[in-house]
Amino acid sequence: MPATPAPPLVRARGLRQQFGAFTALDDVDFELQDHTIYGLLGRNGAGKTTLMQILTGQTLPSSGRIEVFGTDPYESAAIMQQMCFVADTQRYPDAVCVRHVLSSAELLVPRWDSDYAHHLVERFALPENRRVKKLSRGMTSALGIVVGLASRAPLTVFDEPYLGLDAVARKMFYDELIADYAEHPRTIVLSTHLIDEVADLLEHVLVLDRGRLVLDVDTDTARASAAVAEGPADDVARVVGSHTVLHHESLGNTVRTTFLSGTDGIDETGRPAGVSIHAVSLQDLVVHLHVDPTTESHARTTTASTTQEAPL
Ligand SMILES: Nc1ncnc2c1ncn2[C@@H]1O[C@H](COP(=O)(O)OP(=O)(O)OP(=O)(O)O)[C@@H](O)[C@H]1O
Repeated sequence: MPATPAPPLVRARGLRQQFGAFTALDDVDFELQDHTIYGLLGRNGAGKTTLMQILTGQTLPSSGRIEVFGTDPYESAAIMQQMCFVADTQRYPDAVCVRHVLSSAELLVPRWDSDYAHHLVERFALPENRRVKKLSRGMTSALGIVVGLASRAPLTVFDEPYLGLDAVARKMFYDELIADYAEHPRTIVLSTHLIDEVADLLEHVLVLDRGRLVLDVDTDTARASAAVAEGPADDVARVVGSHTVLHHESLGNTVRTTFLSGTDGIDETGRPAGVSIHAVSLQDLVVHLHVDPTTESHARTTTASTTQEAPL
């Protein structure tokens, strides 16, 4: 008998969020599995924070259904014990110092690792006795990262966790995240605009575009599903053939076309010598999947083909 697959940690069906007449999330279906790092990607206003607020039980969707650990997360104390949400807008009372945040977490967070928290505080050079409201923007983000990582919550959600963090501190975050995840696997959702910077961390990507989920696929498949062909226009057109074009640009005598190549890759037989084909970066793929309102019909075609031709 084949083993029954484990139920997903999160299952969402037909999620819709209306703000008056505005639709922030539109019929979103997705699942999150245990022990996976997800990237939640999309342009400003795509609906990422709205989705994370529903996922973490802070907001009820206008319609649709979401289950986290098999139950409705909305204002559920039991579910809160199993998750940690690090928001870019986290606020603390005026008198609270860094050390108060750590000591409260020690009391309140079930899997809190105090030694690890202090290790992170040292790495990020956070002054324990300084009031949180006096921390710099980057230090405030670092404190959120400390809380998010040391909580070791089975479902950890980071919403743009590194606003203001410099490149060295961001690298530290990525290194700590991957090392701690290897020792303590859990499900992590990371919303970010720095896609190429985190691409190697992500096992699966969810891309929202104007409230719709346009990509839900493992990262390797996403990367393999599209390619860039560069060279003389006629030759590139021959290579691209009937594949769906995501983006096309002219560079003097040559053109560069990003297209959905399908997971089987490109048949390179007879490829003109002047044409180079290379992999698309995750960031470029996400950028080109964006539905441009000024070219709505083309973009919708792209999105529709995305689900049919390639598992994008
Ligand atoms: N309470 C609200 N009332 C009205 N509109 C809202 C509300 N919350 C969010 N929106 C709108 O819903 C859309 C999605 O917002 P959301 O914050 O989820 O986007 P996002 O993908 O997180 O964006 P960013 O990357 O800029 O943080 C935006 O157009 C936003 O203005």
